[in-house]
Amino acid sequence: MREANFLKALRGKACHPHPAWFMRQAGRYLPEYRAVREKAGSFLDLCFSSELAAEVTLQPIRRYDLDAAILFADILLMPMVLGQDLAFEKGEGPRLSPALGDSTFDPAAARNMDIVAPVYETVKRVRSELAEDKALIGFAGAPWTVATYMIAGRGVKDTAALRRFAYEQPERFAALIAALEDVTIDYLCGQVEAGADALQLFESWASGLPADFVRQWCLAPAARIASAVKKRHPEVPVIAFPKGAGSLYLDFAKEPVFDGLSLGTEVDPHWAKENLSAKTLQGGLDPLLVAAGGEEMRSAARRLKDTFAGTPYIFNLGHGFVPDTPPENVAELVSIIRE
Ligand SMILES: Cc1c2[nH]c(c1CCC(=O)O)Cc1[nH]c(c(CCC(=O)O)c1C)Cc1[nH]c(c(CCC(=O)O)c1C)Cc1[nH]c(c(C)c1CCC(=O)O)C2
Repeated sequence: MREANFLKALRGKACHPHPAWFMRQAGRYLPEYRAVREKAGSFLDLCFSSELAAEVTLQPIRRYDLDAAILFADILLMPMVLGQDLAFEKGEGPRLSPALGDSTFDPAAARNMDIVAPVYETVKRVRSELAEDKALIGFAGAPWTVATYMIAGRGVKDTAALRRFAYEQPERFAALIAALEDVTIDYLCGQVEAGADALQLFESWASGLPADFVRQWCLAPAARIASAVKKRHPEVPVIAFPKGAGSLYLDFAKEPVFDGLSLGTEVDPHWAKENLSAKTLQGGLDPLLVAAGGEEMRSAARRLKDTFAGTPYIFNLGHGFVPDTPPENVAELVSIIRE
């Protein structure tokens, strides 16, 4: 069995060239994704159709020969498991109802894990079609990030109202985070049992928070989830992505249960290399450089490669591709990574 370079890097081995995958590698910038998405109907229909979700998971691997596929699903499936209705309205982003912030909705009352059974089927299908030297990444949202959507009932521009909810209703907030931890542990174990080779926890909203809040409500829940999953599956590597955590990345780097740390666009790669090298590092390239393309993209990608040369770095972005990214820019980026 040939182990994927992506997994070797997560176990601490420097690879040349750096293994690469991209956040939102399956998505609207790809014409073949848009075609399948149209056939599926809604975005959620696509997430719950194992056959079509497996197809879009594999599309970027076929087109760019990347080192890892990421399961096609969404972090907002966990609120559905906890009993909220989810809808994506065109151009408006996600809507979750009832929103916790303005209802008495109890997230511990009506749990239904059966909703995500099709996702495990997607994992099985993808793993059976993927070459053995390619890895399949499973994922979930970290509890705080998922909670932000559950409390507001939609995406927000900042977390002011959500922190206020946490401070004004601490018991409800703690119960929400605990309920999310519970279902996320089950969900990630289900993905591993179906064939996921590694896991990533997306904490997209670690920015703008007090340090103690990050330690208590971002780091600790993510670490408890990773430990519980590793208790059942000791071999599975886990990457944390505390986007916008700033100097608190240092705390994540000290947490033994994480194997990798994904860097947001704002993290200085040199600082990361000096200070976070206890972990395999991943990411950091501004996705807008790939939307723009040209010399700015080429030179930034080469600098990132050079900074992490000789370390177990995994090439990726600091956040997901934007929908109007030209696919040919992605092809050029991949050829630079492989130079
Ligand atoms: C916050 C968050 C979400 N979802 C996710 C996050 C964490 C990462 C981040 O910060 O971006 C994670 C996610 N969402 C999706 C994936 C699949 C794998 C991949 O990255 O290719 C992953 C890993 C598909 C998706 N999830 C979504 C799309 C676009 C859906 C479409 O086809 O219209 C995709 C491909 C929808 C989504 N999903 C979410 C929002 C706010 C939206 C709407 C915004 C938008 O339209 O871009 C929640």
